[in-house]
Amino acid sequence: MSRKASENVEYTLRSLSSLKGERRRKQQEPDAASAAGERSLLAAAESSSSLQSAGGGGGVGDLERAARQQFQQDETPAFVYVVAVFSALGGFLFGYDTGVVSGAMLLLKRQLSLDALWQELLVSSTVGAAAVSALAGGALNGVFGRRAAILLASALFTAGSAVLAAANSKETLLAGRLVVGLGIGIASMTVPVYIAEVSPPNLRGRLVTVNTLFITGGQFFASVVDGAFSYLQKDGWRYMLGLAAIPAVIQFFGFLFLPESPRWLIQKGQTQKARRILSQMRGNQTIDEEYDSIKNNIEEEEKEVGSAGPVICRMLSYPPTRRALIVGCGLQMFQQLSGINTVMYYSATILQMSGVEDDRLAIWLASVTAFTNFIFTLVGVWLVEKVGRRKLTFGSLAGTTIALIILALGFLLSAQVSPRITFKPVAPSGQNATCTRYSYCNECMLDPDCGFCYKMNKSTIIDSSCVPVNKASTNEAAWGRCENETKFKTEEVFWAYNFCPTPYSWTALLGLILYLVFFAPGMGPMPWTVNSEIYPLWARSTGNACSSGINWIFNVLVSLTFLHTAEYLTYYGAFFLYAGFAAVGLLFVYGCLPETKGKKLEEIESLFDNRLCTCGASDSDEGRYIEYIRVKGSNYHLSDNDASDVE
Ligand SMILES: O[C@H]1[C@H](O)[C@@H](O)[C@H](O)[C@@H](O)[C@H]1O
Repeated sequence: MSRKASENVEYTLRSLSSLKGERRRKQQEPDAASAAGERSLLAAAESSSSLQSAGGGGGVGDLERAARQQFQQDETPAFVYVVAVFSALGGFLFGYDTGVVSGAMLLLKRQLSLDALWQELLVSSTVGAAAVSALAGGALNGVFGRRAAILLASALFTAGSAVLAAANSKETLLAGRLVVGLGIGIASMTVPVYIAEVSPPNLRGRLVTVNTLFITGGQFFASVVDGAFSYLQKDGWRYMLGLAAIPAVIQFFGFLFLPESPRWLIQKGQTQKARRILSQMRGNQTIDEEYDSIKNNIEEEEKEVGSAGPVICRMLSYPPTRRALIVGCGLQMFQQLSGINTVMYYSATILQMSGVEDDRLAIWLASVTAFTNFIFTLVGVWLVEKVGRRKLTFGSLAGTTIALIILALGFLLSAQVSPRITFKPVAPSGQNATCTRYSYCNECMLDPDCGFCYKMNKSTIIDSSCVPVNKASTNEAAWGRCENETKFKTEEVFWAYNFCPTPYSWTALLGLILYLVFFAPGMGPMPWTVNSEIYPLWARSTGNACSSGINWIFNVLVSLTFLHTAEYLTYYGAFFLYAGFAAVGLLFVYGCLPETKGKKLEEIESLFDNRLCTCGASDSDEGRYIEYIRVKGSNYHLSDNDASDVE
């Protein structure tokens, strides 16, 4: 018998004996409903075992199937879903606040006459603050608990949004953006941990992935709000930035009534409270096994790793957690190095390149991009418990790499057939004349101060010039034929800012669509999901703080360097570079990411017992589902030896 088969038998026998043990115990405290539930399970198990002996061979499978079927019938109480959705509002706010700023900035820069430095500050300050608070959130989570951290994050979101909506100066705006950023950082590291800790193992991946679904939902909603309020030239930005207060207040009040993570409570010795919450979360399933395994695990961990010194030092000196940390941080780093935020940010330009000329339409089409990201994250929610984290991440990153190559090729082809500049207008006196010196559209496009003005004769570009862009609106030139929309019509000219019209633009559009289709189900959510699972309890908040911090740090790095990278390497060079990063990430995922699907959080540590990057070898462990069988019946028993925190 192969090792795997013998392991399955062992699991099955263990489960059967524990079922019988449960029955004996329950018989002493008669409960008609629960006894009926157990009997049906045992009957199913026993009848399938007799079937098995009659049929001979392969019977372990039948027994397992019967038990698994029963397990799947055990209902997860709606409460777990409510808790997950309220927590994921943190994800929604993360997505909304990072997404809404691009639209708000278009209006803000005009109303407050912001220079490039201030625009940059208002966008990046939030992400920078998120990096800092994500790193600090580990200690906060460890000491005060997940619930307190989520409450703090929603309070910060509310306060920050109120400040932004009422701001009258750029300094106040900066303060508001910093406060919101602090909230995002804390929420981004706490929510996945909290959801993972309250979820049953068979639903954990799905529920944590819902948080990323809410992130992309927030980004989509932000793009719609941006589109809608862009018509309100004066003060539209106040609504855009202030609206986030509504979900933030809902989350804050919701969490006043929602419970702390039972795992954190057990770690802090509040065992009675933890049992009560755990039983609330598990409904008709018995919690004894889960409770004991969490408790034993904490005790073992303390023996093995000790509790002296800062957690990060203990994590680094204990090989399994060190390996988990490398995997967790690596995944977050590769997520950002694959360029998701640049691709999303430049989606409007990519769409314009592909022939969408109207500017408003481009804004709305950018919401189509955000919507695609959202819908395909939903595919991830569906796939995560079916194919598992490892295959999903690998497949997604492989597709993302190919899509990036196509995107880069699109830009490359467009650059190669870049239209010549055939008309060089004389700049009015006192106006910048740098733009008029360029000879090809491609050079003109890479200079942020210039745009391309041209006419069309059937499908040929004629009378093309490179002229300075209007500082207040990139939709038009500072002077000349492309100065305003009326002139566009009378002079029959077109204006291209940030892109060059070419027959190959569809390649970039194809790359963009493929990118989102592949990235969103796997590389978008899995780094968050996997990080919420791979650390033992004592290292969980610190591990997630580090990996989320890495995510935000690389987010800032990639967005801040994109324009410079594009200037030195051109657009296609930048996308080829991201494709290169994604390819390295692919090797990393293949070699180092173990499968955590269906495992109890307490079992996952053992996946990192072996040398790093040998995990690809032990791929899936389907048979181990049987480990989680619960017998229907009564649930919460005050255990005699738990006297720690009777309230
Ligand atoms: O997982 C999320 C998500 O996929 C978002 O679309 C992206 O903007 C974030 O940076 C990322 O962390």
